[in-house]
Amino acid sequence: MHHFSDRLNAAIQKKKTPALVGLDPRFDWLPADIVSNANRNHHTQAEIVAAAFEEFCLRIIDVVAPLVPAVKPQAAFFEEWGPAGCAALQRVILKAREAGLVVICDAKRGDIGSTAEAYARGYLAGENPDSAIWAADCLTVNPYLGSDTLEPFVNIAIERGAGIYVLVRTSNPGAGTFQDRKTDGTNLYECVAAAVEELAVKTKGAGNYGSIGAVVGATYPEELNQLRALMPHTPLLVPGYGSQGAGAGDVAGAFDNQGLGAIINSSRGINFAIRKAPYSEKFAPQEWEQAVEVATIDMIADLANHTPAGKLQ
Ligand SMILES: O=C(O)c1cc(=O)[nH]c(=O)n1[C@@H]1O[C@H](COP(=O)(O)O)[C@@H](O)[C@H]1O
Repeated sequence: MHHFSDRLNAAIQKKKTPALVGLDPRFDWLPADIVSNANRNHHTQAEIVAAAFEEFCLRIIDVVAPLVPAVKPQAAFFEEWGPAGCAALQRVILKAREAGLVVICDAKRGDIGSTAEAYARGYLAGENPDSAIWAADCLTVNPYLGSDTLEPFVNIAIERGAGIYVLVRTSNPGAGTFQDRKTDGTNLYECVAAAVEELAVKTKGAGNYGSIGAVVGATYPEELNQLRALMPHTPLLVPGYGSQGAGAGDVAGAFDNQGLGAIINSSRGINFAIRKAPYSEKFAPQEWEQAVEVATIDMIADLANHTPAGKLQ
């Protein structure tokens, strides 16, 4: 199957959940055995951190691949460590794809059209992992430079069966400073939403959704409900569940009545489940993978019990 949203929806229906696991490694929080393996086998700080991030993410992938449709590696944590970090990210993406997961690379790229085309060619492998160095199915994209800068991403997404998620209304505390600015009674994020919906319609697959999606934070449920209505053909990537304080009730409005149309991300809440109750009480530190597994299963049940995603079960 070539089309991004159709592939993603098939994966969501197969796994019966819209839960998305973010891969956001932080060195200070890594399990002790992973840190000592990396120290034993590498010498420079960058190589040690990169090797530890890779092992950590690959072990998470092994745990969550049978449970969820997709993962979202956060490029920033890897890029911080230069070439060693980037090589680790590249292998993590490939391994996730080999494990049958849809991979959304979270690098929030965006630039003038001709430069954006290079980003699109580099990241958007789409259906065939061999068609781009970064081998991702999908990329997060910043639309601030204007609609023409989205075009190269759209064209390459269509060609390769890839997707993008455009930042529309983000989850952070300062999201409103620019995104809520009004001109002629319309918020900036509503203008972006209208442009994204147009692209979603243009790229619609066999199902209801386009390959061009939107990032909408779970931490602003009112805006999320409004945007679901404004963008009926736009698949949503919804971050903010868990560590940023949003719960299943806050994301219920992101779905259509079949339980499709949105994927809900949790990064720290899954990656570092072992650091917080109830998992820190149930599991010893070295049992962190069991904590990852149970936290993922709990998130899946929470979404199934409190949102239309329950229809997928
Ligand atoms: O594009 C994103 O995924 C994103 C957009 C947004 O509005 N807010 C947001 O938190 N994110 C990302 O989602 C992840 C959130 O992680 P947790 O808060 O740990 O679940 C980080 O990688 C963020 O960069």
